[in-house]
Amino acid sequence: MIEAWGLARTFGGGRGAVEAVRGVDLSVASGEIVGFLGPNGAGKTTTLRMLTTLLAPTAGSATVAGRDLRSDPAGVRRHIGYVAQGGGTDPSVPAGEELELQARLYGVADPAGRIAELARRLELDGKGLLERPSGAMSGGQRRRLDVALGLVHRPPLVFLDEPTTGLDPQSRGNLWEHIRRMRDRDGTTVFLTTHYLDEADALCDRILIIDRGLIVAEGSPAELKRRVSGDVVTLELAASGVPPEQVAGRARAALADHPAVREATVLDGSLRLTVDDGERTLMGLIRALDEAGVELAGLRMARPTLDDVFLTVTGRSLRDAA
Ligand SMILES: Nc1ncnc2c1ncn2[C@@H]1O[C@H](COP(=O)(O)OP(=O)(O)OP(=O)(O)O)[C@@H](O)[C@H]1O
Repeated sequence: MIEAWGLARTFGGGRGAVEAVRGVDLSVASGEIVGFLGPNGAGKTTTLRMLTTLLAPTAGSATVAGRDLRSDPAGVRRHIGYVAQGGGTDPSVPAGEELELQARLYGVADPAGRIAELARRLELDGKGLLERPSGAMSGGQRRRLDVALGLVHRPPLVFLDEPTTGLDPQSRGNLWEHIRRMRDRDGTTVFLTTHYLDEADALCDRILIIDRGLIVAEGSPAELKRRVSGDVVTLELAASGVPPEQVAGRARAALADHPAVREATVLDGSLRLTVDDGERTLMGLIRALDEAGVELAGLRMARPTLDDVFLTVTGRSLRDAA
């Protein structure tokens, strides 16, 4: 449904040039929900805007929904839906009118029938809701209206830019449900950007992680987490009057040669270890630290998360990188 080769975009020129996207190859199959995950400024929106023909690439090429991005942008536009960050509705215009306008714009046959169908599917059929201007709707209702607008012309592929940013947890869960149904019922392919790890984990069949304009990892959530094999142990170190980096350095030196430790990263005065069989190894690690005179203020052990994947691939936390 999407194939891209070396897609790149640089803004400006000379010394002030910003290489927002630096050569992205990607492939999205029909019926997949693919999440494009990365910290703020990683290049997610720029990639999305290129794939939806809103922004011309400075290099590379792509086919989107079977059409060539460069030679047939109008063809691409007819076959995709695009829901921008923050939506694109006029807050003073009734929701039903927005949908009608969109249906006319795309020459949809039986617009009234299509609008009723979408309103039912996206729970916009509550009493008087379609007569209400989007400015007077709740955040969740407004976002569902944005999605309905992107689906009016029955596109086989829909792009959602940060679909749940700003929504409360219940509305987020509800929107995830609608996105899944969209795929399950109509086979719609969904390409969405997010910087929420839980969203990517819960919703996406496959995840592409972008950092500084390059894709640094890809796979299903489970595959990505398997790349960080073992358990993640985070040791919070007691400061005891010594600079935290110094304590962390000492702790790292004490554990670096331990046979069960695969990787040790210092992060905000704590030491993060990837270890084999955490439960068995833990006592030995604590003993080694004790012998090195390192005091602990706390300790956590967890299965790897997508943030651990990001940290392993880039050496930074997804949250800190933002
Ligand atoms: N029109 C523009 N002119 C100059 N620089 C830009 C422009 N648009 C984006 N950038 C820069 O390109 C980089 C990538 O931005 P982009 O919006 O694609 O990131 P993002 O991953 O979508 O971030 P966010 O999660 O904050 O939306 C950033 O450094 C941004 O400042």
